[in-house]
Amino acid sequence: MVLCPVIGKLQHKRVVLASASPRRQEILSNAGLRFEVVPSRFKEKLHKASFATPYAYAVETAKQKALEVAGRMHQKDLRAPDVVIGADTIVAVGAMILEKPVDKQDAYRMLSRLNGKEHSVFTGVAIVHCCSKDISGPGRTLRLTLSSWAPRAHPTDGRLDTEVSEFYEETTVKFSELSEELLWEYINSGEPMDKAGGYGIQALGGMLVEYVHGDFLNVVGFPLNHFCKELARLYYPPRPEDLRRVRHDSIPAVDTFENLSDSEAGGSDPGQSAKGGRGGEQVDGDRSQAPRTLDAALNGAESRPPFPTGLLELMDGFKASKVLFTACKLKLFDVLKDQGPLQAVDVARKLSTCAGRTEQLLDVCAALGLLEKTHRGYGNTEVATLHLVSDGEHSLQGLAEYNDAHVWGVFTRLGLAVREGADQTRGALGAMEEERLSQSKELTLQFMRAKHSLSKLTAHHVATAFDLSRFASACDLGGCTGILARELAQEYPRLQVTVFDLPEVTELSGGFQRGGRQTERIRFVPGDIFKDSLPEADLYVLSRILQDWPDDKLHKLLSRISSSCKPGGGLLVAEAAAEEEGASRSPRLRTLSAGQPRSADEHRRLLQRHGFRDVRVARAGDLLCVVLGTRAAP
Ligand SMILES: Cc1cn([C@@H]2O[C@H](COP(=O)(O)OP(=O)(O)OP(=O)(O)O)[C@@H](O)[C@H]2O)c(=O)[nH]c1=O
Repeated sequence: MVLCPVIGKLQHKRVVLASASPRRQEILSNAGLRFEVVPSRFKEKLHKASFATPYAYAVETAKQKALEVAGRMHQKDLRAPDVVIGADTIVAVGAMILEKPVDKQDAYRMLSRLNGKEHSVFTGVAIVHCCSKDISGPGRTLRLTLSSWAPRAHPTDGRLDTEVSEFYEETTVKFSELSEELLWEYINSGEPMDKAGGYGIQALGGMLVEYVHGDFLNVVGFPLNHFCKELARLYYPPRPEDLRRVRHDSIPAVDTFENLSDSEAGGSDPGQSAKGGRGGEQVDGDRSQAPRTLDAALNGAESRPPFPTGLLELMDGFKASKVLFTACKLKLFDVLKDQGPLQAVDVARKLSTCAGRTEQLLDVCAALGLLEKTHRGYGNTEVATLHLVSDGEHSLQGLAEYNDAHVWGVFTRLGLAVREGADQTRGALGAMEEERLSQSKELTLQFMRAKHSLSKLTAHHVATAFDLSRFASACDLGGCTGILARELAQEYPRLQVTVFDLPEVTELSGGFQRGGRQTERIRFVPGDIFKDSLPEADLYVLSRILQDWPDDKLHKLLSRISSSCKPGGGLLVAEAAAEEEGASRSPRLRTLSAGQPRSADEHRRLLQRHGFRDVRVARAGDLLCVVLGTRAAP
C-alpha cells in the first residue's frame, strides 16, 4: 500500500504491541500494521519526581512496558518477537503529571485542573528491536540514526539483546470553561476512567475541547505520524544525494549545509526519496532485511551487497560534529536555556545570524537529538541542557570548543602525518599542536577547559575504581587542572596529592580551583613528565595520558615512573576502554589522538613489563578502563 511503505517494513516481522489500549490497537491496525497484542505487566509506578520532564517519564514508562513484554515473551517462548512497541500517554499541567483516574473523585480532580486551561498531552513511544544472539550473531547490531537509536543490552537472561529507539510527541489541548454539572455528567458517562487526564478526546470528551495544537492521534494514545518518521529513520537511512534540504515535515539531515545555494527550490523529502529509490523489499542491508539477505546469500539468490549504512554515517560524521561545534560557538544552547523555546527567526535575531541558515542549523540540531522542535519553537533537549550550556555543572562546552578550534585543524593534516611515516606521525600532529599550544595562552586555556570538562565526567569513577586508602601520597602526572586530584583528596581524607604538569598549565590552573578543604592537600608542581624528575609519591596516576603517545614515548614514561616508584607503591592508569578486548588494531593508529584504545589486557601487560605486579583491571563508568599495579621489588 502506497501510504504505508515504512509500516510495510514491519510486514515480515513478528510485531507485538505491548499495550492493552484499544485506541492504540485501532490506530495501528488502521495504518495497516499487523501485530499481536500482549499487554504489558509493567506497573506504571516510576518515581515521577526523579524525571526532569513529564515526557521523560512517559518515554521511560513506554520503554519499560515494551521491555517487560520482550523479556517475558523471550523467557516463555525462548524466542522474542522481532519488534515490541510500547507507549505511554500522560497529561501534563505544568510539571504535574495526570494518568488514568482511579475513581470518579479522582477524575473530577483531574478535569477540574484542566478546566478552562491549556495542557500538554505527551505520548512516549519505545520501539524495541529484539535480536536473539544465536540467530543474528554479534556482528549484526545495527546503529542507524544520528539521534535516538540507542542500543542497549537487556539483561533478561543474557541471550536477548535489545535495541531501543524512543521518542515522544507533545500536543497542546485547551479545555473550555465547563460547569460543575457538565463535568459530573461527563464523569458519570464512565468515559474518563481508562484515559489519561480523565477524558477521551475522540468521543464525548471532544466536546470539552476548545482547540488542539499538534497531532490529534497523539492525544488519543499513539503518535502515528512521528512513529512513521521514526520507522523511516530506522529503516531508510537517508542517502546523501537525497538530502539537500530540511523541511519541517521531513527528517532533517546533516547534509543540509552541503548545498550552499540560497534557492529554496528542489528540496526533497528523504522519506519520499527513499521510497522511490530504495524502497524495494530486497535492496537494503537494514535489519529488516538482514535475515532474508543472509538466507538468500546462502542460497546464492542474492548478489547485491548489504546497504553500507554504517559507512555512510561514518562519511557524514564530520558534518554532525561541525554542526555541534558551530551551535556551541554561537552559544545557541545558552540562548535557548535562558529564553527558549524560541522560533527560528527569534533565535536568529538574538544570535545576529542569517534567519534561513539558522533555521537549517536548528533543524539539524533537532535531528541530532540536541534540540526539541515543537509548535512553540526550538528548545534544548535534556542532554543539551546538561552538557552543552556554558555554565552547567556538567558542561562539555570546553571540549567542543577545543575540538573545533584545534583538533579539527590537526586532523585536516592527518594525510600528511600518515604519509610521513610512523615516527613522524606525532611530529606532524603532535609537534605542531605543542608549538601552537606553547605560543598561545588562549589555546592552553582551551585545552585545559576541554580536559577539565571531560575529566569532570570521569574523575569520581577513576578515584573510586579501587580502594586506594593504603596510599598516603599520590602524584597525578599530566593532572592538568587538578580535577582528579580534587576527587582523590575528597575520597581519601589522608591522601596528599601532587599535580604534575607543564609550567604553562600549572600556571593557569588557579582559575579552575573551587576552594574547599581538600585543596589544602593538593599542590601543583610544574615539570615535564618526559624530562624532569618526578615528584615522590606512593601512587602515580596517569589519566588519559598514554593513549596520546606512540609506543617509544609510552615506554619511556612508564620506565621513568617505574624507577621513581618505591616497592609496594602503585601505578593507576585510566584510559578509554576498548570495546572488544584483544581486538587487533593497527599500532600506527594509536599514535593519532583519536586512535583505537588499548584493551585492558594490553594495559595489564604494559604495567607488568615495567615491573608492576598484582595488576588489576576495573571499568570506570562507560568510558574508561582503570588499571592498578603494585611496584615489585627490583
Ligand atoms: C488523553 C486521552 C487518553 N486516552 C487513553 O488514555 C490511555 C492512557 O493510558 P496508558 O497508560 O498510556 O495506556 P493504557 O490504556 O493503560 O494501556 P497500556 O499501554 O497497556 O498501559 C490510553 O489508553 C489512551 O488511549 C484516550 O483514549 N483519549 C484521550 O483523549
